Amino acid sequence: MHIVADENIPLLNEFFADIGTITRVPGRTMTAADLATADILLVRSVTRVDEALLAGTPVKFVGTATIGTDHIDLEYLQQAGIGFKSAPGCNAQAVVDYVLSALSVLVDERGLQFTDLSVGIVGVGNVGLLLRQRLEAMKVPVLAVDPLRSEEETGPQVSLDEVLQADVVSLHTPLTREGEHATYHLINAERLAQMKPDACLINSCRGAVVDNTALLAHMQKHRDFEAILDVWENEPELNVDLLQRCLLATPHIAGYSLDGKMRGTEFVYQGLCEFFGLPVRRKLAQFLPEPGVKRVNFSDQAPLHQALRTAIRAAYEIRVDDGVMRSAIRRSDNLRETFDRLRSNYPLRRDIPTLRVGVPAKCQELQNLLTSAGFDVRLK
Ligand SMILES: NC(=O)c1ccc[n+]([C@@H]2O[C@H](COP(=O)([O-])OP(=O)(O)OC[C@H]3O[C@@H](n4cnc5c(N)ncnc54)[C@H](O)[C@@H]3O)[C@@H](O)[C@H]2O)c1
Ligand SMILES: O=C(O)[C@H](O)[C@H](O)COP(=O)(O)O
Repeated sequence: MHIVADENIPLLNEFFADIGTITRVPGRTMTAADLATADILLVRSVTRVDEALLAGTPVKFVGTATIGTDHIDLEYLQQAGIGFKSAPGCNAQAVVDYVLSALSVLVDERGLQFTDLSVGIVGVGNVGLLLRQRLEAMKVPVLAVDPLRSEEETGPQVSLDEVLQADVVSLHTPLTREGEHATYHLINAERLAQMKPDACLINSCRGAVVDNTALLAHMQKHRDFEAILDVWENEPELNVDLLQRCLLATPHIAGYSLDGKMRGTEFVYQGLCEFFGLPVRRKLAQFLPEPGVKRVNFSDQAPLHQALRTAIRAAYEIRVDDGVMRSAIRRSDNLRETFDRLRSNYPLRRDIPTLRVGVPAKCQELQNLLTSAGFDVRLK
């Protein structure tokens, strides 16, 4: 079989070499001509997969190694009888790590503890639910809404209006443009006006869930309002004025842990094997580096919440990604290229549960706190 794949999908050879011949192409600029002899198409989020790309090609199966599917015309695939697999939940842990690191910067900046802030979660699916579990285990008050899921699945819910009253509002919905609960511009000028004047909005789902023009206008008016953005309307373009107003800004890398990216490839491989009736011969564990890549050790003197912030930012330091992005954008004469280059050259990062933390055996409270944030705690 002939497999055409986005060149930024990791472990292509490891998972797919014995299934077919692999041709790697840049995902952003892929065209129907690239698929003239393709049986299988493997993409990430930057390729629009629709009739214009697929009609007249021999493609029988499409896999996207991502959580989001808004770049795929699912209705067309179904009508055309083309098999499909995405990677639900593959990088949920990485996005949660991103939000925890963002919150740790926010509490430092405001001289607070995690437990001083209430966090509103919009969308309680794989990411939102894991975030809720981590925050509640850390004793952070959570307000959540997800009109498409029951409270049995999500835990207690309140209305969106109530969620918008939280100190921090973190968005975890897909981007949808139709239906009663469409999320396109879910956060618009009216909803921003409902939020506290010194609230913080975190968007790590899809850029267009927030009206970026309205957000910039809101922040120009309310100087204490803060935003932490990983995703932008019209990526790979972005509004540089908005970036400059953000507390933290990153180039759509919240889900970019090594674990999350590789897991995305594995999920697609499993779906492809099922579709073509092939045996599943490869497992991610064969290719992932050993856990315990970093170690943080705490003495019994470490103040609890400071220790937690240190551990989170040892696992993932969002300020580094923010600094790299700001300086690259400042020097850039081509924003689109710069944005994509930051993403394809993204450095290795591991999920929090792969980080071993040494804690003195007598510090029960610290052990509990670090475990609640997802760390692999070892007593010493
Ligand atoms: N920045 C990144 O790197 C990154 C990484 C992973 C995922 N994402 C994005 O985050 C989104 C969420 O990921 P997930 O794994 O949790 O997806 P998911 O499908 O598991 O959960 C999304 C949840 O949002 C809910 N929802 C839909 N419309 C809503 C609305 N109007 N109001 C409130 N809730 C609504 C759904 O019912 C669902 O429970 C993905 O669709 C993807 O676009 C971004
Ligand atoms: O939907 C997802 O899984 C994420 O947004 C993913 O991290 C996007 O990464 P990309 O496919 O653009 O490399």
